Amino acid sequence: MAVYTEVSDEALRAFLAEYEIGGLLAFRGIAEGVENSNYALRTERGDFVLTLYERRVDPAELPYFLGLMDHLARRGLACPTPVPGRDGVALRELAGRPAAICTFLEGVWPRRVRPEHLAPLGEALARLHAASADFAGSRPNALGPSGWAPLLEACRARGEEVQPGLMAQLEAQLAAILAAWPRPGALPAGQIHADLFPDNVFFLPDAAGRPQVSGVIDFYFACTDLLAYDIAVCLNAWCFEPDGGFNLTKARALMGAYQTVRPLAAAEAAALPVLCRGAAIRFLLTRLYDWTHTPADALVTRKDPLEYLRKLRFFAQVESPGAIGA
Ligand SMILES: Nc1ncnc2c1ncn2[C@@H]1O[C@H](COP(=O)(O)OP(=O)(O)O)[C@@H](O)[C@H]1O
Ligand SMILES: N[C@@H](CCOP(=O)(O)O)C(=O)O
Repeated sequence: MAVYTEVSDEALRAFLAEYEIGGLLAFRGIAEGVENSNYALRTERGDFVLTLYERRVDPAELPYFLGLMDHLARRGLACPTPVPGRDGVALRELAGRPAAICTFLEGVWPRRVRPEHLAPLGEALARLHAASADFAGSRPNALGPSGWAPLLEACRARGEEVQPGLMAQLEAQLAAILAAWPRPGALPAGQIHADLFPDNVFFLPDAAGRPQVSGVIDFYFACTDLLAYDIAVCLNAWCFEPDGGFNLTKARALMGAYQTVRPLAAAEAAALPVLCRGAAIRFLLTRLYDWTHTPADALVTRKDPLEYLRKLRFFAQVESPGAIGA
């Protein structure tokens, strides 16, 4: 479920009169997603997505997110392009919420990740990094290393209910990760997606039936951080099998295709194991926070934090970058 704010037919028609995208033909709420309210719109000029930004998004950060999507789309990356109103402004207000319309992207995200998805993913990620190199905006990563200890504290009261001994394990893991984390300036940084999970990447088959990336969505965790950290997020989110095993073939396909566009510096490859541990604890902690702070009967589906404890343990015993495809 991700329609928190209902929009009436009349309010939507009045809102669309501020744009030059033709009259409304149809609209429906999009059930997928967790953060914001999304509607699919069909107008006389085509298909669009209307997003109403909900309380977890800081309105002051929306110009960064929309500006980054606009920048990337202008450089040829298949990502939602914010559509401005007649006055040139893309970020508006509807039903008491900040709201924006973006272009609709065709394709479907992979419910089951296959090895063939990883090379197109790696290339798209590297192109995202390359295309954002001259983006003027910046946004600190609120869910980066400095945010992990406070998150752990916020989970402490109820974390043990999820698994006895969990908090002590996390404290030890976090201390080791922070001690080994790259020093500021040691690795290339730039704009990163920071949440490039399978449900944020759409694919369509090419003429030979091979999957190609048709769209990258959901830039609402994007921030300015280490580029290789984005790869670490993908290794976590795309390269484990349902039985928990790490798939080195997938990792190599991801890394190989990434490097056809943006070769990794030696220091980035060397840092990848700790970056993967960091990415694992980041998603573990946000999932644990949501698990312990969301009522069990809430409409939002809570994601399993322990999936990321298993991934964290895997990356903690990796001895060389080669073991994870670098
Ligand atoms: N530009 C777009 N084109 C097509 N579908 C989109 C687009 N943006 C969002 N969606 C649809 O909306 C769903 C939720 O979007 P997402 O940005 O992931 O929401 P949330 O940030 O609330 O999790 C996606 O799974 C997709 O189905
Ligand atoms: N990818 C995160 C949750 C963020 O959800 P999204 O729908 O905004 O991508 C996770 O799996 O923990």
